[in-house]
Amino acid sequence: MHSPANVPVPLKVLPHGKGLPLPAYATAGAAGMDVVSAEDVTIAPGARHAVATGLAMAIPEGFEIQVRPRSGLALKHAITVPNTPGTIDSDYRGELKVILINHGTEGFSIVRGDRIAQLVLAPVTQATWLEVEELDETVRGEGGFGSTGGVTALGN
Ligand SMILES: O=c1ccn([C@H]2C[C@H](O)[C@@H](COP(=O)(O)OP(=O)(O)OP(=O)(O)O)O2)c(=O)[nH]1
Ligand SMILES: [Mg+2]
Repeated sequence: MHSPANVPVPLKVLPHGKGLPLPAYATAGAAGMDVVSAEDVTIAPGARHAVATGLAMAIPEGFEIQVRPRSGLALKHAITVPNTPGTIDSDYRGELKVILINHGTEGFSIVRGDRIAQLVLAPVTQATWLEVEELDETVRGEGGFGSTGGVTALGN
């Protein structure tokens, strides 16, 4: 069941690599679509690589796609997305690439068709700037960067 705010949004995509599946939700409630590699590549320890996906798309205006790591790859192989969440703009028509970095101590081999990351479609609201003479007062004020205390629960 989809709530009115959760109607699937169609994404236009060019035909891509033969035999490669489109990014897909692994389960009914998945937030991200698993995206597969279009290439065979080994990422050396400490190295990073922009992995080809073969995907070129047109995201509707008012949305973006976020490229996020898969937690299993992060936990088991120390493979993550250094620019997470990667931003795919609605006006981008090039090939979506997944930047991966290997924080592990062994080379990590990817085979064409392996699920390397996940794509989350998200709404985007653009901002405009309004210059003012002063800002409204708040309890926080200019406090930040730990100003509310350390790791102990509030009220302790
Ligand atoms: O993980 C990513 C991140 C970006 N892109 C593509 C789509 C995105 O629309 C474009 C630009 O991304 P971004 O704005 O993050 O990169 P930039 O370094 O600011 O480049 P640009 O000057 O092209 O905006 O690159 C990817 O394919 N994968
Ligand atoms: Mg940019």
